[in-house]
Amino acid sequence: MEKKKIAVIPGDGIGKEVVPAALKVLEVVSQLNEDLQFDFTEFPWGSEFYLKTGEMMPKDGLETLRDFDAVFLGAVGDPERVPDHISLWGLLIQIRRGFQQTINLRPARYFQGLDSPLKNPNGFDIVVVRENSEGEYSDSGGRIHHGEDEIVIQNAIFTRKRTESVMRYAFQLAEKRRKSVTSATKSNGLVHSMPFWDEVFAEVSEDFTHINTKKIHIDALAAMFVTNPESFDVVVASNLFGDILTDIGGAIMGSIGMAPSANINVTGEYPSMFEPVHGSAPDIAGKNRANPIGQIWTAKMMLDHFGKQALGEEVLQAIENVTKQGCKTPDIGGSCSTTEVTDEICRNLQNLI
Ligand SMILES: NC(=O)C1=CN([C@@H]2O[C@H](COP(=O)(O)OP(=O)(O)OC[C@H]3O[C@@H](n4cnc5c(N)ncnc54)[C@H](O)[C@@H]3O)[C@@H](O)[C@H]2O)C=CC1
Ligand SMILES: CC(=O)C(=O)O
Ligand SMILES: [K+]
Ligand SMILES: [Mn+2]
Repeated sequence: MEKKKIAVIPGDGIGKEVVPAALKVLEVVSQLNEDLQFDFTEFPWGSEFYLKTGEMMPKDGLETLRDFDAVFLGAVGDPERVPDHISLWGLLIQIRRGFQQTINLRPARYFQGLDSPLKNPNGFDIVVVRENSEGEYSDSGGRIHHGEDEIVIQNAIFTRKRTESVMRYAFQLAEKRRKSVTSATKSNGLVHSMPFWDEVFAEVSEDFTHINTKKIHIDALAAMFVTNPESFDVVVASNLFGDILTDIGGAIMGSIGMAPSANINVTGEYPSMFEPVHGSAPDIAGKNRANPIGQIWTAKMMLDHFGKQALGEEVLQAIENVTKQGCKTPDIGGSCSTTEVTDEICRNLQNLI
């Protein structure tokens, strides 16, 4: 029997609703599979915690999390009460960086029963591999002077090591899929970082001559996610470009509430972290109307990470059965609540396994 120790951080807003939903699904998975058990430990970290203590998580937070097999997170952000750069950098980005979760995997695929806003969704199936530790998200820079003399510098940092690593990861993933990698670039506008990005992409692709490659400027690529998403398999992108593309990935599935993600520590030295793409959605928090599918699919990615791909497939099948049968939250055109959708997915899973 395997027991996985999971650190659970619901965080803020709808994180507190969709995380319990996904844990319910994982409970069903473990009830039906006695050889896989979970030991969940919940941490009340986030904006509420910040307002009480002045910190998003305790100083020794990373040490506490280090012994777990994975971190399962909802979302952070309470923009009315805590500035977003504090909430994000005080928790999420600290974990991503402290645990060297250098790769962020974000799939987007067509589901039966979803009203994609696309006229012709045509069964797209994309994985965006996002660099997750540097790039445009950097604290290098600063502000000096005031008033009309004020100067602001925000540097983007690209290291050869991390750039090469995210690209290799993308190519290796493409080998197991449809053997195509598209690189998101912008070497016509960003004259240092993106020509470098293109060079590394060309170098790495030489080790994978059996994989088809394309490089597309991010503006055109963003448009193509809308006009023909079925033309993409694996897409590799810098931190910011990947962030933007994957909200579009969510949108073409019908809602960002569908979209999952995995922050991977490639070496296994630290735990990886699993969280949906969406944020805390303050506009709908506390109303039992948040779509739990992004978080439940995120749990599926955690099962994959534990080597339980077959179980993960069952979870995905249960999700699709439920969307097909029409039990959906309002963001994807239904009238079911968070808890109703979750219970339906659990019921379906019980019949599948
Ligand atoms: N990784 C994280 O924890 C992230 C945190 N944030 C934070 O979340 C807060 C809100 O940010 P926003 O830019 O509004 O992004 P958001 O993703 O929270 O919400 C954008 C829109 O999508 C909707 N939405 C999001 N998730 C949904 C779900 N599961 N079901 C139904 N509808 C859903 C929201 O209602 C809203 O209209 C901010 O504090 C921001 O910094 C934003 C993005 C990622
Ligand atoms: C912060 C953010 O928007 C993301 O990780 O997707
Ligand atoms: K999130
Ligand atoms: Mn984002």
